[in-house]
This record gives sequence, C-alpha cells and structure tokens, in this order.
Amino acid sequence: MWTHVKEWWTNTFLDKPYRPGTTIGAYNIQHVLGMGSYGIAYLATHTPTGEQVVLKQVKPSLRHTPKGAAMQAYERKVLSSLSHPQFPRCLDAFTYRKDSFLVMTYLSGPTLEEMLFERGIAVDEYECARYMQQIGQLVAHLHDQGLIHRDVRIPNVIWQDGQPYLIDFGLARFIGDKPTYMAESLSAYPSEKQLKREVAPASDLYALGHFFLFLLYSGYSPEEGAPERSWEEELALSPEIRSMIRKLLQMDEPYGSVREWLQELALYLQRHERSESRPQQT
Ligand SMILES: Nc1ncnc2c1ncn2[C@@H]1O[C@H](COP(=O)(O)OP(=O)(O)OP(=O)(O)O)[C@@H](O)[C@H]1O
Repeated sequence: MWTHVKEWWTNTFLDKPYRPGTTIGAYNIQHVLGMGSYGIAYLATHTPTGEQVVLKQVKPSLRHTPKGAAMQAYERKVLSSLSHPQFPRCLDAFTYRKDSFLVMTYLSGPTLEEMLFERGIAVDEYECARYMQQIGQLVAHLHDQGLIHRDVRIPNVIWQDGQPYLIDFGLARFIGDKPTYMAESLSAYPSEKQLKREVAPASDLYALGHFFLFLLYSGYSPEEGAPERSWEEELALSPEIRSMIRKLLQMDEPYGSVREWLQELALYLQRHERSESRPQQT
C-alpha cells in the first residue's frame, strides 16, 4: 500500500510539470511533450529569438538521486557530440531554482507511429525498404561515431519532407561505456532486454528488425476471426526481405554491422527498382 501512496504523491505533487505560459529563464513553456524515464520534456519558446525548442527537466523526484543528474549529463554529452541535421542538437543546459534543464532543437512533424497508426498510412514492401534504408543510414552514422542509440523505435522517428529524424537519445551509449547507471553488466536482465540494451551494434540491428516489421504490418489487414500467426505466416514477403528480417532479429546468422545490412538492402532496392510510389491512405 505504501508503495502506491508514494507513487501517487510523486506523480501528483512532486513531479507535477510546469504549466503552459510559465517563464523559465529565457524560455516560455508551451506544453508538455511527454514524461520519459528521467525527465519531463516540454515544447518551449526561446523568448529572445522566438525559436521553438525542447526543454528536458530532471524529474524533481530524481533530483537528489545519482540517476537523474547522471542521465541528463550523459544525454547532454551524447547530443553535444552530434552535428547532423537529422538528430537534435544540444543548445544549452542550465539550472532554474532547483531544476536542471537540457535544451535541444525541436524537430517538428509526425512520428512514424502517428503516421502509421493515427493517419493510417499503408506502405508496401518496396516502400518500407526505402524507409528502412534512410533510417539505417542514420543509425550507421551513429555507429561510425561509436554511439549506439538503443531505442530505435517508430515513436522515436519523426518524418518530415520525405526524411527521417531520429530523436530520444536518453538511452544512447558510447561503445565501451556501462550499459546502465546501476550495474556493470546486464546479466540480471531477461535475455531479450540484454539484447536490446547491449552497448554494441547488435542491439540497434535487432531494433531495426522490429522496426521493419512494424512498417510492413501497416499494409496488413487480418482476416476476421482468423487465429494469430507468426509474422512469417501473416506477411506475404519476398524471400530477400524475409531473410533480412530473420538476420536482423538474430533468428539466422546476424549481420556484423548496419553497413553490411545496408549493402544487402541496396541490392534489393536495385533489383526491384521502380518509379516513385506514394504511401496510401486507408
Ligand atoms: N528533439 C525533439 N523534437 C521533437 N520532439 C521531441 C524531441 N525530443 C523529445 N520529443 C518528444 O517528447 C516526448 C518525450 O520525450 P523524452 O525524450 O523525454 O522521453 P520518452 O521518449 O517519452 O521516454 P524515454 O526518455 O524514457 O525514452 C517524446 O514523445 C518525443 O516525441
């Protein structure tokens, strides 16, 4: 019972977000974008320039724990190391009263999750492969910098003017760094979580396999009353794409790197090349 009371108190009072219209230093809060593992993200305006930015505040309940400050400091280090237009950039970091804030560029546009599940965009196999090529190139760029994202999922990709933008670097790690703030190894975690959180290219490759399946399922309509089957039975895929997903998901000999997979994907796209096609609204 005490745990429930504590959780209610934390969510209702302690971690209550700032209201829209509040001024925090040079920024004015527009609204909350979401609450993540360590922080509260706001869309805000930088008052002197009118620029829209994202403010990420360490949750007050984590303020005095090593976790909150360390996670924010690490995300700042990661974002500061990047300079690519398709990732957010770190603009500032400051303390207001007792709260620490990280400021980053705001990337506007729908996420792929919103496009697929709210707007009902259906993408066929070839088009999915083209989306995956663009997303894979972003992940390969991170790997070239020694960085593993570890959270490559459809809600973390914003789609704007035909290009993907990868956000949410809260779990990203440089190769060689510890996988968690608490433990040196992941051995206490269930095996799938170990795979997803490994600080190695394999974890992003595995996430890209699931990502691919989410896109492919956008064109799938289940038969009324039919029992659920495996993805290999439900989706009518070409042998090349099926084999690629099996390798990404480590069901077959996995790829050694994202670039190795991208080479195979490029061959598929060349073989099936066709003129511009458009996502269909269902
Ligand atoms: N740079 C950005 N541009 C646009 N939207 C962003 C940006 N960063 C975060 N967001 C949005 O803000 C929301 C909250 O982001 P945040 O990174 O705090 O946490 P999360 O993704 O909800 O969780 P976690 O950090 O635990 O993975 C997300 O839903 C995301 O869509």
